[in-house]
Amino acid sequence: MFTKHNAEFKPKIQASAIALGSNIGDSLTILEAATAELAAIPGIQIQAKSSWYITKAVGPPQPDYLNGCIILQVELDPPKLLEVLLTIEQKFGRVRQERWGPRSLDLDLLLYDDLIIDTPTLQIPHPRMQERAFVLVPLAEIAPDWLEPISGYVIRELVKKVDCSDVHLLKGS
Ligand SMILES: Nc1ncnc2c1ncn2[C@@H]1O[C@H](COP(=O)(O)OP(=O)(O)OP(=O)(O)O)[C@@H](O)[C@H]1O
Ligand SMILES: Nc1nc2c(c(=O)[nH]1)N=C(CO)CN2
Repeated sequence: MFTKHNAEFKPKIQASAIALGSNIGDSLTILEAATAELAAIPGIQIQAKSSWYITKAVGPPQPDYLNGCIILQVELDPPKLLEVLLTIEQKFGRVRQERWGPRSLDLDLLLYDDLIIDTPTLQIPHPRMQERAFVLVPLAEIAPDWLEPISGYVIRELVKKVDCSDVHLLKGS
């Protein structure tokens, strides 16, 4: 049997965009701590971090959210990265209740390089990112030229198509 002894496996490093949101508890502390948790995971580096934005909740009536986005350099494949995000959500007390209901931490995998993935448990690009000002405003701050591969538009073009009046910069963030 042929065995390769000298081949060092070097996983490819890819860029991935993540959306963060919180509207229960001390949201600023939760979002900063979740970002630090991600940065501490082997195979993940934070390349860019947006400001935080106070945003009116989309969905059932509930308190305003704090939202932001980060760009990661990852050596993990998309399912593994999603698993990491779900584990961190649980660590910060996320309890899944009603759809689009309030939560202490929501982490969405928005983009992974230029990949399109459509499986029952993972869709990339995130299927609702194009319509969400609370995602597009922070993402446009750090990745205006990233092409959303389904629409064929870059983020700075997508953000112009949505109403951003309910998204306000958290001063000092
Ligand atoms: N790109 C993605 N990012 C995060 N979760 C995803 C993605 N694609 C599919 N999922 C699935 O969605 C589930 C998360 O659903 P969740 O309860 O967070 O939805 P939501 O935040 O209420 O709504 P929305 O998806 O519209 O933000 C995960 O368990 C995961 O399997
Ligand atoms: N403004 C805002 N609204 C939301 C958000 C969010 O992060 N920000 N997340 C939701 C669940 O995915 C539902 N509604």
